[in-house]
Amino acid sequence: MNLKLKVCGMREAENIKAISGLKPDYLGLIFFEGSSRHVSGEIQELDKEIKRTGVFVNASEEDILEKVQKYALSAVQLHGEESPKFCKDLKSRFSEAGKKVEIIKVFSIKDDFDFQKLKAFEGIADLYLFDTKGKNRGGNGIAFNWNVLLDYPSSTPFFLSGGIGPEETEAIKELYTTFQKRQKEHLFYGIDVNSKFETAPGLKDPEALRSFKKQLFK
Ligand SMILES: O=C(O)c1ccccc1N[C@@H]1O[C@H](COP(=O)(O)O)[C@@H](O)[C@H]1O
Repeated sequence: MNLKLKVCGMREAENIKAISGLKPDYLGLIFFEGSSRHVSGEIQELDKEIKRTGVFVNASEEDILEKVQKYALSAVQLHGEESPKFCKDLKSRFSEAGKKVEIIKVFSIKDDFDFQKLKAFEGIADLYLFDTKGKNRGGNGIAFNWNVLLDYPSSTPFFLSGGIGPEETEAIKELYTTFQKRQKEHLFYGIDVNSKFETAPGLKDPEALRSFKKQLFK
């Protein structure tokens, strides 16, 4: 399957080294202070192929720009109520600063989802990420009903996220096959994993991820 892998919520040097060895496409650093996976210190250099992704919740433009510079971010995941205007202005700021930074806009899903909400972000966000609405801003470890994606109406590719763990491989394959049958697999961009691969907040299990990657990714 032609899917990207994003491993989110990393912060410990040794663990980052082990997970980087698996060559995920994206590695997420959470800059939201309310998270048990919050990053504040230095993060070592990564393989240039791995896109460092900063996760923000309603942060200011200045804060995001500062983190993009300090942590050499290639992508930002906006996990709050950031408006289309905010995303557009941020995109302009990146371009003025000569930076190529992907904008991943998150939508949290509970039971159902009104895809009309995406319209205002089309052509602004590079990617969407669908997570489960829960008691925390993210990292709830609960999957939403993926059937809401079956008639995905947008032309912006998305990451599937929210409570994805080792047990979800068959269901992911099934969803991918459905997208393939509808010739829409290019829109199913990737899988984002976090708490279901942890041994403690911020610490991922390299062996579990190795096996997951082997089953699902090229
Ligand atoms: O993980 C967190 O603590 C977190 C806090 C604030 C915003 C986002 C956060 N994590 C993101 O949540 C999703 C789903 O995680 P899970 O698989 O349900 O644990 C993922 O995109 C993380 O980037």
